[in-house]
Amino acid sequence: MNAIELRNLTKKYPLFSVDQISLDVKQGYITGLIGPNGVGKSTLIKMILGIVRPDSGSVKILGNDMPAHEVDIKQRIAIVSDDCFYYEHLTISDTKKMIAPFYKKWNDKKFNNYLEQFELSPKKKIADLSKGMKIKFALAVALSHAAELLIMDEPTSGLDPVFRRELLDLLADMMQDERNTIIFSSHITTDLDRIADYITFINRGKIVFNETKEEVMERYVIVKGDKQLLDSDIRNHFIGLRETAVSFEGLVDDRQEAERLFGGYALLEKPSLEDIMYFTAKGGRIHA
Ligand SMILES: Nc1ncnc2c1ncn2[C@@H]1O[C@H](COP(=O)(O)OP(=O)(O)OP(=O)(O)O)[C@@H](O)[C@H]1O
Repeated sequence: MNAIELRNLTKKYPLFSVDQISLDVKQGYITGLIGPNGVGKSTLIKMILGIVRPDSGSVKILGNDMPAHEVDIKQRIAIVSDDCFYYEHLTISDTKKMIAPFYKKWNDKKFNNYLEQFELSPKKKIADLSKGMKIKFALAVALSHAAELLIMDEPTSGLDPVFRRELLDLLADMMQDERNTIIFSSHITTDLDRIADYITFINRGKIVFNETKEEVMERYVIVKGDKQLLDSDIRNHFIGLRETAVSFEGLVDDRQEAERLFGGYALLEKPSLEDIMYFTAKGGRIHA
């Protein structure tokens, strides 16, 4: 079962487009959405949530079509982002009073416990919250209405390392219920290395891959060696290459092919998600 199904989702801005994206986000897992700056991650998330209207294509969330079933869907999902969707002049406490009645499964006791745990004063105005505090507040709201699908846009970027770890633990807790799903966009790929089951890589408005983290790690390989090994034929096998006067380092998306080409003559290493993102952005090739 898929928590989110996107079909041919397209949005054209004057200088950028998200182009015909089709994507299944598996229910019961954490999916990490990665990609360099400005490749369309937020646009994609905003289209999923109905904040940005797609030019064409369809969005299904928890089995229901958006935007036709938006009100029902919004009961069951939560968004965590530092893009604040609340009234800046209200306090946390007033904001809670305004939003809680909307949710059928709202749990006030849980909400107050999270405020305490996250050290958020109910008297603080939304406008006075730091980026990290906004994330914490959005997370307290998300966890207090029993959301089955948590959509997080760059949730860790404004957070200190201590709370980042705490957040990852909270997410792991939420995943104890196997119906729950999280989609999590981040530049901080080490966070995703730690908790994501699936990785969706988006580059220049297109999906590069959507696979389990294990599949990604098995397929891709970093090759390091002497520059003399490179000729134009060999270069074509690389998604991205970094060269010095004497050596090279590059990413190949077929480990067996790399072993056949370089076996014994170059060093083959397991890449990190950051390596995959870096070389893909550098190489600019779409490799499926
Ligand atoms: N309302 C808009 N009008 C015109 N262009 C837009 C609009 N919103 C976003 N864009 C453009 O779309 C592109 C993708 O932006 P988006 O915010 O989706 O990227 P992103 O992958 O989330 O980036 P980042 O990681 O830096 O947050 C950018 O070039 C941005 O300038």
